[in-house]
Amino acid sequence: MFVEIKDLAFHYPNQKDFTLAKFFLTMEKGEIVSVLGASGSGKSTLLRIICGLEVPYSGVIKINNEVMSDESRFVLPEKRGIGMVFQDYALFPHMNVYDNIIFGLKKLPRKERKERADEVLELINMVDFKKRYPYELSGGQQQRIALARALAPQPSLLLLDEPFSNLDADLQIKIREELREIIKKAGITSIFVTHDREDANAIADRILRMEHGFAYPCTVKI
Ligand SMILES: Nc1ncnc2c1ncn2[C@@H]1O[C@H](COP(=O)(O)OP(=O)(O)OP(=O)(O)O)[C@@H](O)[C@H]1O
Repeated sequence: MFVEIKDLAFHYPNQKDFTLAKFFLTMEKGEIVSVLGASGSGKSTLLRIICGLEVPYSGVIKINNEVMSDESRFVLPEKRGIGMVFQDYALFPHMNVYDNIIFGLKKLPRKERKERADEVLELINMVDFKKRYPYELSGGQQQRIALARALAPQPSLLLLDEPFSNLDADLQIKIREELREIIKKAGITSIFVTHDREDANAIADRILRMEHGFAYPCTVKI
């Protein structure tokens, strides 16, 4: 298994109840899993734990057979090789598209940086937009650039936190299909959290339903 999350539990210090309890998830390489749950069910918390921004109370997280977190080991977020796409895209407003994309590629030599940026721009079909600033792009285009920026360093795992919440309904439908196509083409294992079952159905290979910190597998798409 490429991703193995076992018996994960977490609670915020100022909360009485556990936000996550006995969370299990295994994923094959290249699989897209959607975690579907109502507001407050713990979806964003789960992603924050997986990428190392929160320390779990207990449980094991392994990616590609490497322990990221267990009772004796905790790998720092920047060492986990995980890409994130947030609700608000979080593009740097003072940088053009190209600079936004190469931001995470500073360790590469200049030539390779440029090649990789061109490659991901090609993947999202936006080669002609590299000189534009985020304010010169539509919501859907910004969303694709955020995705390209997350994919550029070739993460082992991609986490997407409700990336459509700022898009209008028509655009949301179009982007859903595009997003699945881009992620599948890139072959990146991805976890996508959402409260919208249509989003989950359209994008994921498999859906987990999250309720009060517990996750239930759905055997069929819903
Ligand atoms: N920093 C924090 N400190 C304490 N409690 C928190 C903190 N962040 C979130 N919570 C609580 O943990 C629970 C889960 O929050 P989380 O943001 O993970 O839910 P979510 O499913 O992502 O919700 P949404 O869809 O609204 O973003 C909520 O009850 C929330 O109030």
